[in-house]
Amino acid sequence: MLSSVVRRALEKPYPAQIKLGLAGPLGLTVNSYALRLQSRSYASKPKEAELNPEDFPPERIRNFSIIAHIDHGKSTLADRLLELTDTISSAMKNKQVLDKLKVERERGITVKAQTATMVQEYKGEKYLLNLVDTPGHVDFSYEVSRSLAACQGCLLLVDACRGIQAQTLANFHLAFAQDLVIIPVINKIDLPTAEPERVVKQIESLLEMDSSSILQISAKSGMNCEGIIPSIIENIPCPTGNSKAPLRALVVDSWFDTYVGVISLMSIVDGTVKKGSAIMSANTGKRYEITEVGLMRPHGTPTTALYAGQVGYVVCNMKDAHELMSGDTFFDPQEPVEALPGFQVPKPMVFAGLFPMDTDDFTRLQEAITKLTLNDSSVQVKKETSTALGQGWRIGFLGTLHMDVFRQRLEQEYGAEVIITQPNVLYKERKTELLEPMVLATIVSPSDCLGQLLELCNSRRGEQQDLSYIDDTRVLLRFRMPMAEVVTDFYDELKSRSAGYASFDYEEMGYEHSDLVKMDVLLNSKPVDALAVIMHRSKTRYAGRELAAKLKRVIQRQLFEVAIQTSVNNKVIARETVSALRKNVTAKCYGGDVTRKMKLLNKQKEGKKRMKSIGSVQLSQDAFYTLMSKDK
Ligand SMILES: Nc1nc2c(ncn2[C@@H]2O[C@H](COP(=O)(O)OP(=O)(O)OP(=O)(O)O)[C@@H](O)[C@H]2O)c(=O)[nH]1
Repeated sequence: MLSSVVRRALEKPYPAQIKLGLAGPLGLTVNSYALRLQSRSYASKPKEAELNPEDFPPERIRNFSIIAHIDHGKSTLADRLLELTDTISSAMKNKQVLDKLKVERERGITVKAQTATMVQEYKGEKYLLNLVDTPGHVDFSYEVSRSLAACQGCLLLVDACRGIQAQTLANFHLAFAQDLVIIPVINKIDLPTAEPERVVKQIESLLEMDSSSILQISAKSGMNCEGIIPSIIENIPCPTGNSKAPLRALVVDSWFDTYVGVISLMSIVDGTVKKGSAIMSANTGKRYEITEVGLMRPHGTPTTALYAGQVGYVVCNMKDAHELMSGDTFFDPQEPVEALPGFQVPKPMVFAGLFPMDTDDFTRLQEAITKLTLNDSSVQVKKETSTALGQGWRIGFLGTLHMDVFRQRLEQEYGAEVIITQPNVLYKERKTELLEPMVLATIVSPSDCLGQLLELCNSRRGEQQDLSYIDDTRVLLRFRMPMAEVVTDFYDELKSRSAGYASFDYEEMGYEHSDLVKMDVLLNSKPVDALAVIMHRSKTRYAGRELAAKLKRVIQRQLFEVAIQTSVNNKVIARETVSALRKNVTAKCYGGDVTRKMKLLNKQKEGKKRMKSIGSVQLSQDAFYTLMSKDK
């Protein structure tokens, strides 16, 4: 059966795996990362040996996903389903089994899609139910579409208090476009502020769905959750594959294990995969021998084979992570087939410079970034040198939350101290004109803050496309606006102007000519390239003053005067001065207390290590963070 090395890799409770992707230099040996397989420490139903995928022909398989706006309860419902089907023990109740990254648990958001296979008896027959948990935030919609490609249906979860939100609509359209059967589920009906009847009406009018198919549940208390699995079995079609046909397996996701190499999650569209048989990648033409296959229960559990319609993991002696990409098709080398359509590679939308706090840490940080990008294929990395900050990278992210999560993971999982510069978008140059990326922003909000939101969108150079009422208290807005206006602090502003109630989503809408200029920042007449920003001409006066004032607040006084200037086309817009300070940390240590003097000097030296010299001016890491954030 299972080799001891493979068994160790699949049973090791924490952490030995790295999820892999396309970006970044690959083929590395990686040894510290926690992902889905860490959940193998959870107790599962002690009858695994009895589970034989051969017993589940396509008609007794359901592949489904849960989609929703952020925080509407997907992960909680996923856990409840795992419990209802005895896939995990009730001791794990409310432990958010499928949210496994530290950042996910801390922030209470799902960043990576996770998968679990459950078995449930219904009307005397056993069904194999494959659940894919998906992230809800706009920055991670790439993970949502990937997950949906392995499904025939989904549960669309809507919070009974908040109703339909911007990502409910975005995710609904993703599922609809992929022809999936959508089961609407209203969650959190246990809350005193729940208004399920209002949400039923929204679902009817906005999504044009029949109210008789709507389930009303509390994923937290478990109320009415027992009706979900029968509804999945009754309403979601089974996959249509044929186990006897030539193999066609779609790679849905993949991750790296130090012991066994690449592990891929595959949706077996047709045919069968078995230990010992050969498979070939349509993308690289390379051939491999399968050493193990199995199901995620939710930990990796080996099986004898995987058959058409099933979703499971495959280990095949692939040692170089470069060789696999999500969306690739695997087939039997004896029976070549046409590749499946695959997925679109996600395009980074937001770019920022990333530099080590201490230049000696460059190599260590390079390694950390490589490992992290293996786990996140949507990050784009290019080397960049800044005269102010030294050697570093320009990193492309799907959005600012994605950027924040990346930085947090670098710090938490690799102990890296970094400086990330102000995020910006990718401008294009055509002849002498600059073009900027545009988006179509969708906002759902209570109608009493409509005025405030219209003002916000107009101040961000937005152009109104649509304004309609979802019901008597909620409004839907659509604005075309520059992406650059969205990536800064638009989301925070939206939340604060709507007391947290407005939700927001956006999609790309091409490029447009714009009157853009570069605003430089000078410290004692030296330009700080890392702080220079491209912006619309109409914004420079205010932004120049604000940035100079902010810099004045964060630059600690030095032994000489520091002049801060912001300028456009060599014309100064704003100037601030930080006056000089003569600092002697040991001045108060009269007499011969050498140890105390040394202690203070060492403390000062330690503090200096955390400072970045820009010309003769020193900036602390906090100063950079403060510059990036608003209102500090
Ligand atoms: N009262 C109540 N709270 C719930 C219910 N379902 C989920 N919650 C709570 O709502 C919050 C968000 O739940 P999650 O399951 O993390 O939501 P999610 O949709 O997975 O969030 P993302 O993965 O970040 O998109 C948590 O605090 C849950 O405890 C419910 O039925 N009733």
